[in-house]
Amino acid sequence: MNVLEELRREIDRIDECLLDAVIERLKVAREIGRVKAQEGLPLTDEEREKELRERWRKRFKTEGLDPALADIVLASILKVSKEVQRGVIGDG
Ligand SMILES: C=C(O[C@@H]1C=C(C(=O)O)C=C[C@H]1O)C(=O)O
Repeated sequence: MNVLEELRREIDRIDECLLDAVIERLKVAREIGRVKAQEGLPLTDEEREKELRERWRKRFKTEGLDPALADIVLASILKVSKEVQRGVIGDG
């Protein structure tokens, strides 16, 4: 196996972990959506999203990555998370 193939195998392995984590996260988000629906709470919590953004930015920075990239990844996750919650809570 050449170096490129080896590295791609590594990416495939990591993607499996990412998929597991993303799916698990979405299932928890859906549960949160159900709780919010029961309690009449809004779908979006700006304060919580800010906390997450700060944590992600800090972690990217620590790993020598541009913190602006953390915003891009997290924004996609939040978008999908809220889409899943919308299925159980409606708009908000
Ligand atoms: C899951 C929640 O709902 C929304 C989605 C979030 C997320 O996916 O992390 C965070 C805040 C909320 O805007 C929550 O309130 O915790």
